Amino acid sequence: MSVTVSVRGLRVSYGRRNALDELDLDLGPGVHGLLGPNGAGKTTLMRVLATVRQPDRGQVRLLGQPLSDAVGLRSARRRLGYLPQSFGFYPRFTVREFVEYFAWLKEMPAAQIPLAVDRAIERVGLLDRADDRMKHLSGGMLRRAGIAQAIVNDPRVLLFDEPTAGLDPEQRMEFRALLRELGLDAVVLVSTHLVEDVVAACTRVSLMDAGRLVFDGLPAELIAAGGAGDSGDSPIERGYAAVLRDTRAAAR
Ligand SMILES: Nc1ncnc2c1ncn2[C@@H]1O[C@H](COP(=O)(O)OP(=O)(O)OP(=O)(O)O)[C@@H](O)[C@H]1O
Repeated sequence: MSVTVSVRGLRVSYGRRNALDELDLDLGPGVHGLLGPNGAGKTTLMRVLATVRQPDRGQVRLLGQPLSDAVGLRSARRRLGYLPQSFGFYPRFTVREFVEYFAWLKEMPAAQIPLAVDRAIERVGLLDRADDRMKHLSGGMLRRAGIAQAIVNDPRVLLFDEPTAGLDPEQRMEFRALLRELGLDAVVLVSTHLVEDVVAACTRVSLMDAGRLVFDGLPAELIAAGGAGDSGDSPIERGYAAVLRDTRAAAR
């Protein structure tokens, strides 16, 4: 695996609580699922990788450059795509203006922007709503507009924080197909509570608990960790439950 994102000894604290603690992670091209219970630290990790939050300790290298220096930071921001769990927008912007605005923030060459914006909007199935104002979109459509801004610059590293929340089943299937396509040459990290997303779209899966990485492997390996006696309605849910149970038992 060629490593494009490398995290070493990462710690992020809020007051006395460590949201991330001594976290190591390597990611290469492909779709990586990020699972974990509420409060595990998934969003915090995404925010660090998206350069929104500075670590309190540890190193992050993105596409070969450390985020701790100004040159690395600027180059990373141009080659990143980030869909936060919730995002702000000007309600009177149209979908096209919203996506254009992000293309501009990511310092894309002006001549490339119109085509790239239309392509991104088309890839999320919103072309027929491109001239609608953001305030007139449904929740699922807003999320799709959010996905369009994340992919507009053809990023090498894509970070999606719960992208499938609010999407209808058909849109979820289409989004998973888009994930698989994006993962052919980019690093795609997707946090989700929907374990079916992982089975359907991910080449690797990481599981976090209490700020630490407790599993990192193939979806089939997480499935194999579960047994008939574990709680869960699907093989991967049973694997998820088994890994958490074993980790917590070992920590006692
Ligand atoms: N701005 C903040 N101020 C204080 N504590 C925070 C803040 N953001 C996150 N935390 C804490 O950090 C820990 C990790 O939170 P984080 O949002 O990263 O978890 P998560 O895995 O994304 O959870 P969820 O599945 O609920 O989205 C939690 O204990 C949370 O309470």
